[in-house]
Amino acid sequence: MASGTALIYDEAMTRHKLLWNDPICDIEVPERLSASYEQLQCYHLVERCIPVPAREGSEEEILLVHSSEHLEAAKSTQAMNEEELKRISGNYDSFFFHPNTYHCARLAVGAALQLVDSVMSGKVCNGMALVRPPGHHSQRNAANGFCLFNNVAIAAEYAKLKYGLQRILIVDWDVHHGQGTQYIFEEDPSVLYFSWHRYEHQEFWPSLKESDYDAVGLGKGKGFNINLPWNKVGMGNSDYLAAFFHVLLPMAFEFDPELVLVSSGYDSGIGDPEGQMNATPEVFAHLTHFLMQLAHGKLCVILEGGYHLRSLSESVCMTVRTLLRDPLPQVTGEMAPCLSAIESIQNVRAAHKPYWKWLTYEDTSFLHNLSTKSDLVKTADTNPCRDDEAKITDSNGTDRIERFLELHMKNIVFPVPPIKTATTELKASADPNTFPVHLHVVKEMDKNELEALVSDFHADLVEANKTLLFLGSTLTILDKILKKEVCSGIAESPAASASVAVALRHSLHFGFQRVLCIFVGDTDIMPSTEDGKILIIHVCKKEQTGKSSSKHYVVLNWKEDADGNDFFSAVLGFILPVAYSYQPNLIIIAVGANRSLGISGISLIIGLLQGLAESRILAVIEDTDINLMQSVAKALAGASMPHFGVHVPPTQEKVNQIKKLRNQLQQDWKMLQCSVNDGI
Ligand SMILES: CC(O)(O)CCCCCNCCCN
Ligand SMILES: [Zn+2]
Repeated sequence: MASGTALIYDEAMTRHKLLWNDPICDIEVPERLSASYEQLQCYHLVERCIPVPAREGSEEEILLVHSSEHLEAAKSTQAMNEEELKRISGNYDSFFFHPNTYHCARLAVGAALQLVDSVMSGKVCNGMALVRPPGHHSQRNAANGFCLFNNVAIAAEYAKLKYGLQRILIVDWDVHHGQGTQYIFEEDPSVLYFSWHRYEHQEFWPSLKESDYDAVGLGKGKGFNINLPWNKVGMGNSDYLAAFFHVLLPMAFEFDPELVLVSSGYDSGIGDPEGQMNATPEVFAHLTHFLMQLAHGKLCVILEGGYHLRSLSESVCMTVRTLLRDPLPQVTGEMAPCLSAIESIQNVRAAHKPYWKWLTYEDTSFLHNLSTKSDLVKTADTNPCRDDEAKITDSNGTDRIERFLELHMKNIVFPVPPIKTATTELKASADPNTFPVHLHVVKEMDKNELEALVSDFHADLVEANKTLLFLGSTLTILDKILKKEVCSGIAESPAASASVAVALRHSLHFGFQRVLCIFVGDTDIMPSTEDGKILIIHVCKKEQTGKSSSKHYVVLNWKEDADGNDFFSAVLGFILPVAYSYQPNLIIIAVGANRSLGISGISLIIGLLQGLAESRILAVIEDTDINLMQSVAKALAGASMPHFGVHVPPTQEKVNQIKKLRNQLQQDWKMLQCSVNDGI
């Protein structure tokens, strides 16, 4: 399993610059690249990456996407004087040429291809390329929106050709619609393109009808183009996370890509003059983390936009830190998407319903059927999504943004230690090569220390001291996590329920305010959760007699489908949104007897929840299936997810159960909201 993160940066790409006065293009400055790189150095992140040199993309590689006319026109600009450069620039919407532009654009293409080669060859697991000029607006025959060659589109075509890939996901989180990329792949089912973008009912540039949610792709490509328009500014962290939980991730997991490319624009971040959004840098760590659970972690992040230098730089650093598998900082802000975001999410889900199995089973309907979309345009009020925060991003607020970000980044807690997983004597740990990840083996707590710990406030939970012994490994590991000596840990236990009960009480006694416990399998002990300090999600086979779900105790009846993993939609559409709404300080994943989930379902939960609680996860495993232990160890150690095997959609009755729970709990856990029809 490959490891390591590539970083591609070449100072030569700073030599493309605007030579005349143009208020539209003057934000695309060389300092975007140098400031980002300097911030990476400042956080000592450059030295932790594997440096990979840029190279010039060849003409042949550029012709994978662009016409020879476009290539020749671009090439001819190298010898032009300023007046000629200005004239040819006028042929395009929002583009400027400099004598170095052509060379820089070839380096940007080559950097993207170098990144693809580094990942596909296994030299690294993932990486980031800091490039300019950007690419996602450029089209077969035209430069557009600061873009000359479509770096990411060429990278996708290159990967298909050289590595025979058949499923590539492009995630475009830049705040502008990458119409160039859409045009290039709209009939191509081998490339799934997802873009969210400021739209304001077609008011915002490039103001295209085909940027709306109903542009789902053409011909064989239908269903493989996903547009999520933001019809208001001021979108924040919870809106972006909801878009991933309820739109992108279910489709991405069903698509099961072999490689993930990110058109990584940070103008969707707070303070950006173009985006006017409110999402803060740490949200990009979470978005990156989710994408690392796909394609065995093969992820290439390629820079697009981002025009507020400090916001851009901090977001770039958050991305690289996550690629390096550092634990994620807690995401800030109220976990509740705004109404406009939910409307857009609902509409894009409805538009894609005919093309995706997981959606076919979900209950989704258009907010307004297409004929009345014009009403939406009339009713569009231009107020930002959240008035209060939006003030931070008013135009003359640049210095206020600096101050805001200065303070915000100071308050961000970077978890220590970097992901380290502890375990006590696991049967299998004797054989290191069965545990492909480094496990930090800790010695058991000694008996009298244990007795002291247990007797003073767990006595009621522990019968005769026969149960005392197995408590040891759970409490030993938990203590290491609570004391931040390790990030996560695995404890074996012959009675998961009892271990979990003691671990929960111990954590609260230690002072944790919110502990999320996901219990898979049958259990009888369920500690009281009424004070909200514990949230239990109990995944079990059979109906729990007399236990109906409530805000802090959710019962999920799930018997996994025999021939495949149908648990995706429960994790992505339910467990993840509830967990992010709750914002736990500690997560306990317990696997009891007769677990009703496959190993991949359990690994998926761990992999996706690892962004929470600063990656503090305690796994308590009763089922000593060696494959389970191995998968849990890999997931906890941040190794990328195992292959999930065939993806089967859940049965209608399972979906109905999720829908019922979502309706019951979406007022409490607002990240569950994905449609306005349910009378929010
Ligand atoms: C890579 C990127 O998506 O960030 C480029 C954005 C270009 C914005 C052009 N604005 C033109 C406004 C015309 N009234
Ligand atoms: Zn942009």
